[in-house]
Amino acid sequence: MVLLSKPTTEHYSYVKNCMASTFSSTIPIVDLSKPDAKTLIVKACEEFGFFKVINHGVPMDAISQLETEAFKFFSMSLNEKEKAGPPNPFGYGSKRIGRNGDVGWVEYLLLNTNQEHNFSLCGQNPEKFRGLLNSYMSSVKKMACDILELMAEGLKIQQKNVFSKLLMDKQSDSVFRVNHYPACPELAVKGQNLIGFGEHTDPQIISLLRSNNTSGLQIYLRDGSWISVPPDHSSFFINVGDSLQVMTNGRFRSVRHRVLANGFKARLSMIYFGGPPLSEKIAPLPSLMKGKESLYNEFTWFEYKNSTYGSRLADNRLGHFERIAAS
Ligand SMILES: C=C1C[C@]23C[C@@]1(O)CC[C@H]2[C@@]12CC[C@H](O)[C@@](C)(C(=O)O1)[C@H]2[C@@H]3C(=O)O
Ligand SMILES: O=C(O)CCC(=O)C(=O)O
Ligand SMILES: [Fe+2]
Repeated sequence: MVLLSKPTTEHYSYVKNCMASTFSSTIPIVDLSKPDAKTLIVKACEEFGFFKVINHGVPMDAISQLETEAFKFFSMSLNEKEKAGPPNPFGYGSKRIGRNGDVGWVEYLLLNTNQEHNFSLCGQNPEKFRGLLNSYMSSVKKMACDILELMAEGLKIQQKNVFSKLLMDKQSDSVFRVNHYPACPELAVKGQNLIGFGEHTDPQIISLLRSNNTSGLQIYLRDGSWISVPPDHSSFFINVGDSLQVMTNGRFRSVRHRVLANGFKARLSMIYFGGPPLSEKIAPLPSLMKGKESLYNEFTWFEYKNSTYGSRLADNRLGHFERIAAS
């Protein structure tokens, strides 16, 4: 990454006293081909808002080819990469995340999943990259819908497509992101932890993440500790987003997560953020209320997104929409 390659890392954020442990046994693993998948998904979403998926059906060959093209894209000159346009909202970005002063040791591509991708991806074979991106996005969207249907079944909701129909909608506001975290050799020398992508929750319904075999992703547990997620290039990692937390009236929790830069190896991750149409009202599903009061004031995805994009990464964005309990 040209902009960051002469490492003056003093403008970045560091994690002090990073004591994250790697409990690979803690992270729930769901085998999508097994009949108990729906029960395990619900349990994982209640406990962590996060789980790993195996036997997902996305061919490894398509994944590897896309990863190769993505690495080629990020190895181009800054000038070439910037031809994809600035990331407001969709394009190439480096170091700056969002519009409110967050920075990270990362460069990325942000794409809208609902348009055929006509942005200028330069380099040797932009058509190939575009084709691979589009077919990968379709496969991952399908997996997201399958998982959301299993969730609905696991929650014993009659309407199986209550969540998935929001992603299937032609107006669904879903986003795709490819993050590249170059290795930061300075870190290996200093033994420090540099923030690649600062802590946050994802605002949408569900996020499906996959990365190469480089560590860095950490999730925040309810007991206040961070744990490192062991990388697994052939699996997907699923995050509950803020909107799903609201639709389940807090039964599922959106997971706080972050990425630390690696001193030795570059990390490449690809994330599909499944979001509803802008006009969709986000509110707890009546069948999940069971006589309880809603914890949130109703809002549209447009309203939440506007508020989100005016916030810093680490902010508790749902806080503005929480209902103050009547005493
Ligand atoms: C600092 C920001 C970047 C972000 C928009 C925001 O103002 C707060 C949420 C951020 C986030 C996190 C998840 C996704 O990566 C993302 C695309 C999203 O929908 O919300 C990013 C936003 C972004 O990078 O623009
Ligand atoms: O790059 C990663 O592994 C995670 C990044 C992330 O959380 C995000 O883009 O929202
Ligand atoms: Fe995220």
